[in-house]
Amino acid sequence: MSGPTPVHLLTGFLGSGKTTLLRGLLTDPAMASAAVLVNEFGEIGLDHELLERVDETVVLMKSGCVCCTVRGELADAMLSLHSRRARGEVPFFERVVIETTGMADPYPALSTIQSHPVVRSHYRVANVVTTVDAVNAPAQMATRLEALRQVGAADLLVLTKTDLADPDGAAALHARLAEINPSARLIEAREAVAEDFLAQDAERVLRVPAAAALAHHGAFRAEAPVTSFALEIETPLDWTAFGLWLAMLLHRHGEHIFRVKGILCIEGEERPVAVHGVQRLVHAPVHLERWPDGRRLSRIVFIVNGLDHGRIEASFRAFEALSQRVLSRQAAA
Ligand SMILES: Nc1nc2c(ncn2[C@@H]2O[C@H](COP(=O)(O)OP(=O)(O)OP(=O)(O)O)[C@@H](O)[C@H]2O)c(=O)[nH]1
Repeated sequence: MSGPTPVHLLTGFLGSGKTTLLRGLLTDPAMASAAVLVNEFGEIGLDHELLERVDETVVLMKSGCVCCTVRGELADAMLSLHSRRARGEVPFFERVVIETTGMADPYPALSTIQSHPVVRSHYRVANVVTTVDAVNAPAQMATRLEALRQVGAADLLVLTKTDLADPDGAAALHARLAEINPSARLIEAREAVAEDFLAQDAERVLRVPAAAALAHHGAFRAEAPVTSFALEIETPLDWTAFGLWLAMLLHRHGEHIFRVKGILCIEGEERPVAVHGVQRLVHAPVHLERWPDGRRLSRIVFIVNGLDHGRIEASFRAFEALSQRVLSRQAAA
């Protein structure tokens, strides 16, 4: 192919619907020849599994650092994809989508693509697409600078979860987004089609507002560090007990729980079940087609702000023990 390969940077705060949007768009023939780089924060990367497209053109980059998109690793992954395509070792791709971590400031990834001496000769930024969670974004943009920077960098803003949001808040959210980024196009996720995503701006200049220019949009506190941990559970879970525990946890601590994401092994279910929590919102569980790595166990990732990991794990273990007792009593009856 001639000329640098277009890159679409897909960003948006934790749990705002990046993977869901991308999974839908990848089924469109116009996106069939896209390679995907997923940069995920957390001990266990689950997003590539949740995308449900598994081949060599889906690459998971795990980020050890919550705030940055590992510049070196991104450049290495992009250059490796480029040379493997040239050698015919991966299916041909004519564009790349980079899904950033929900905590990422988009600037490091953009500047890597635009300034890295080798990367920029093979790739160019086509556009920045930012998902905005209609339920949680107002609070997130008020306290997290990353959320504002993601909105500020966008060419296209995709509003997700409008089906769950209070319609009375919609006008205020639209006005807020237009104030932060007046030049971005705004569409709703349920109307999004591949053409919206693929719209390109060949003359695109790097447009990420400086932190200082955004400061008046929120009241950013010196927050406790955002950290991640994971639970792996070998015993099949009782769905009712787990759902109750998760709902109680998010109800009590949702303000400090940015994300819960799990692939669960549920008692009596053959297939894995994906479960998602975002702040106080628990989403409907979804069955997945296959077990990651073929291993039948539950894996749950938590991304929290100033919450003690040990306390969450202890609370989960107490619930688990209780539900096991109930299950064995039911089996004995
Ligand atoms: N009802 C509803 N749920 C949505 C919508 N978009 C996303 N979700 C749900 O929101 C949850 C999180 O979606 P993801 O696509 O995993 O979000 P993400 O931005 O990729 O998450 P991270 O990678 O953890 O930052 C899932 O349960 C989705 O099904 C939407 O428009 N409406």
